[in-house]
Amino acid sequence: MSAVRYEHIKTCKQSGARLGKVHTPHGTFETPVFMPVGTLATVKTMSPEELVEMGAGIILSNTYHLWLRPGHEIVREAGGLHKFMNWNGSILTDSGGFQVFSLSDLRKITEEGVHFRNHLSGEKLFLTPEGAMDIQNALGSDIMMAFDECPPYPAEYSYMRQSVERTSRWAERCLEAHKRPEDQGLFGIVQGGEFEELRKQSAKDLVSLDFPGYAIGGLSVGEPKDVMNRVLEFTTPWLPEDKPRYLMGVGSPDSLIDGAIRGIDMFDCVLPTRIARNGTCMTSEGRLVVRNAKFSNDFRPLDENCDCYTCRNYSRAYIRHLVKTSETFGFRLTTYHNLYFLLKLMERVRQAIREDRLLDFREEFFEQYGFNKP
Ligand SMILES: Nc1cc(N)c2c(=O)[nH][nH]c(=O)c2c1
Ligand SMILES: [Zn+2]
Repeated sequence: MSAVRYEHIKTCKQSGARLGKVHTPHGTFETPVFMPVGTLATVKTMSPEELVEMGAGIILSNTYHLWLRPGHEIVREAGGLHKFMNWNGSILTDSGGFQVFSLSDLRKITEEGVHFRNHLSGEKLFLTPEGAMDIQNALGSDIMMAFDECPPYPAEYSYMRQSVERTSRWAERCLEAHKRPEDQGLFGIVQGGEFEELRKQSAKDLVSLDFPGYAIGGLSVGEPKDVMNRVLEFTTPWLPEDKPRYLMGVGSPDSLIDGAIRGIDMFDCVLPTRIARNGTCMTSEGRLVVRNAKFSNDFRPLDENCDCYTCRNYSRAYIRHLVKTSETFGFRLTTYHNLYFLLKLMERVRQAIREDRLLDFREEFFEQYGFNKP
């Protein structure tokens, strides 16, 4: 019996999007869902109480980063990540593969694992599927990700085929090394780039191993949005309908809606928290760069259609002042608003699915946000 179970509630008659619930040892969250990213065991500048207040049910932490600092054995000794960071909701940890491929240079991929350098110290490191599982076991996340290779975009077909076959073999090794399936769910990661045959092969390989959930990796790595949408369209049909589908690294409003329409249930991205720290906010009428001089005496809230703590209590002028003077409280206010915006967007997406009108909602949202503007 897996620790993670998907409950399908309904499929939107207009779009094919799914409404569901994911049950984990630390609670249940509705899908489609956006997961705030807490790379180093904190969603930067937010307290766990604020995350609960804004409706977050699951967050993501990075295996690679926690392995390096403070070290997974410290977290194990603390009783796991939930206790260490005082977060009682669900936690997903990624495999570490992505950071190894995106952060480190001088890496060498072998069948056994990946040789690379610590991006902070330059020290030589070696990570294997078994090692990635041991780290996530120590972290005690509710959802673990299998160790995979996320090739760069674009990649040659021949390289991508070899990479997919190795990722499938690594996935098998992860399952064998998985110590506590009754406490932690392990998701496989589908790779294959933009090649339909390789995506199908990767999905079939992983589905034959019967994971409790499946991620679609290798996207949001610089490809155009129409390529992402096309890959989703020919990949999701090869994934079981009774398991969650997680699109890794995606978090702009348009991509969340378009991913949900294509059958995706879970999303994560650093975008809302990262842009908040440079004073950029997502609002119902598009992006607002609050540090711009034009907001210096604009006493309206960031978003007049938002009822978050930031928008109920502070003005653009005040937040601009804080951001311009690098006051931490300013970044807390922009982060709170951006996360609230995306979490509320996913609530509206779920409601549109309930009402069988997600395509209509897409049109309305895109129009107001300005995505349709030439
Ligand atoms: N955009 C992406 C973000 C990610 N965190 C990952 C990942 O962790 N593994 N594999 C992936 O392909 C991947 C893609
Ligand atoms: Zn707000």
